[in-house]
Amino acid sequence: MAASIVSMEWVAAADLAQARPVHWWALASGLWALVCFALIRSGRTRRWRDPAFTAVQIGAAFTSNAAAYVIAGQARGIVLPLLALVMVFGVFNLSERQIKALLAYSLTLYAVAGAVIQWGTQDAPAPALATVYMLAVIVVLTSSTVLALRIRAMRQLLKRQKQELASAVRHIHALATRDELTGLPNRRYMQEALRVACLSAQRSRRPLLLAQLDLDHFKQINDTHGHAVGDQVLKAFAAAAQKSLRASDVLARWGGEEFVLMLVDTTPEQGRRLLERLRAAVADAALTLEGGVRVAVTVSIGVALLGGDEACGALLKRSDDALYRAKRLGRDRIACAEPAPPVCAAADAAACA
Ligand SMILES: Nc1nc2c(ncn2[C@@H]2O[C@H](COP(=O)(O)OP(=O)(O)OP(=O)(O)O)[C@@H](O)[C@H]2O)c(=O)[nH]1
Repeated sequence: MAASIVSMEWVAAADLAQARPVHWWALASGLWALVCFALIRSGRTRRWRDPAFTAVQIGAAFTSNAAAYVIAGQARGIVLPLLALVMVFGVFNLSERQIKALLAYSLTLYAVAGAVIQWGTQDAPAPALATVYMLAVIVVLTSSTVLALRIRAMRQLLKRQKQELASAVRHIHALATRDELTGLPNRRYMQEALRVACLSAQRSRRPLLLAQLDLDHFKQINDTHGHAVGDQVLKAFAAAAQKSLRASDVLARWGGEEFVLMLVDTTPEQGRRLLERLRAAVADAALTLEGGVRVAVTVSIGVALLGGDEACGALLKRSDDALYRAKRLGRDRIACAEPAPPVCAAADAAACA
């Protein structure tokens, strides 16, 4: 807009157009630009569907341009290159329908402007030149509209591809971190979550419990009812177990019929109560599967409390040892791991002295 005003004032100063209408036009166009600037910068338009009210601004720019075309006298040719720019500003915010509507509006506007010049002014160009001007207006407007539509379509395509890429990344992340059968976090996810949780628990000196859960005689379930029913049992167990957990607890499928449960900020007493509830719930309620098949399942659990300086791998090993003790003692029970040995006991005693 500033470029148009400077150009038009230059034209008036060079006596190529009448000064008075050019000054009024410059004042009106300048005021409109200031109003738009103030509205947008003040944040008043932030809640509008299009805070830059692009369609209105472009419509106004076409109107101002057509008025300049009428009053620019012998210099009216300078208006045409500026016309090419107007539509391009709308590429990012306008819909296809709005772009087409603006093309229709601007063509009508220039038809009216051409008629006003021809029949309402004294400096009308020769009919041949007027026709050339009109043709130039039509070419400039339609080609800038086609360009705007093309850029818009490319932008839409890029936006769609970006969304598809984001959804593919989410899907890949889910595949990499979730167990497909049960929907639980998988072993890879749990290993990382456990590493972070161990460091955090040791830094904050808050208790962290790790439990390993293994369905008892699962092979028999598979052998008796078939692998598909075995799968359903795993899914039903995962869903039932999750119901008795808090949001901060993480239950993961470790592999086969083995699960690992991480209980953050949980004392051994609290953990023991929770695990006992879970064990009893599994034992008491035979899992009802799709098709009404009822399968009785029990679970053995080994649980360990993280030691002050214990490594994650050592914690896993102790809970695993406890699980095998639970199995050896007759299954369907919880076994607690021996406390973590103090750091000095694991290292060279002489070096710790
Ligand atoms: N249906 C199904 N079975 C699985 C899956 N992963 C492992 N299994 C089966 O789980 C069974 C595990 O058998 P075992 O390791 O002998 O353990 P178990 O029969 O539960 O015996 P205990 O653990 O000693 O009580 C095997 O038959 C595996 O084929 C799975 O994703 N789906």
